[in-house]
Amino acid sequence: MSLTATQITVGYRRGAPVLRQAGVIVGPGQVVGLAGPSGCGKSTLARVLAMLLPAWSGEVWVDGVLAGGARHRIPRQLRTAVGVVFQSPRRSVDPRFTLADVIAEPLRATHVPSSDAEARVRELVSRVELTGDLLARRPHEVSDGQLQRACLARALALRPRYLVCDEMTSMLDASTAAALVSEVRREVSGRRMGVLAVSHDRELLDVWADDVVSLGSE
Ligand SMILES: Nc1ncnc2c1ncn2[C@@H]1O[C@H](COP(=O)(O)OP(=O)(O)OP(=O)(O)O)[C@@H](O)[C@H]1O
Repeated sequence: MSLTATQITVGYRRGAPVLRQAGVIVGPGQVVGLAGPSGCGKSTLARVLAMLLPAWSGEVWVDGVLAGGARHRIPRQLRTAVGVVFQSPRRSVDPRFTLADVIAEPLRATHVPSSDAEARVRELVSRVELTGDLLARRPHEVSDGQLQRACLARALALRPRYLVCDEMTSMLDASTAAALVSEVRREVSGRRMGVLAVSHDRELLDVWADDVVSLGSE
């Protein structure tokens, strides 16, 4: 069982790959840090693992199932097995949504009955320590830290087996960062979620990750 990328070659312009034959393996209950110099392709590999960017060659496997092709062609069950949180919460949400809508979105998209979805949203909100009064607000009415808490709640809504955190805490103050890392840790120890944590903050990775893979030095 693992979230595995093998021999990934991918880029954004034909003939100019950003990654050549790159790979990473994240096991259940494991936090793997992905480090490396700016521009080496950490976010690119994270997007491939989250099945948001199809590789030119190489393979992504989720617990032994090959995820092939473009995202919309990958079965939903496989896609929802991997959650993702990005660096900028503002760029990852629809500005017209309330925070409650943001968190409930994956539940609605997968047709979870509304009473179950409401209960799940309440549970997630308390886990990421958002207060109820914030739920009716839209992204421009809350802080980056509050919005990132909602983005983490959204990413955890469907209980993903793996979570890709791409610089999840780098825009946040220390206490919000610690709260989010601690919630992710709870999911790791509680139900053995596996995590790929991309960060340029080596100190954070040394504390948080079981293993750190350095992309630039491969
Ligand atoms: N959407 C895109 N279109 C074109 N080029 C891109 C795109 N995203 C990233 N790149 C390029 O791909 C390379 C790798 O970028 P990537 O964001 O994966 O690196 P990174 O290691 O995460 O960097 P950082 O630590 O600075 O966030 C860079 O040269 C970048 O300019």
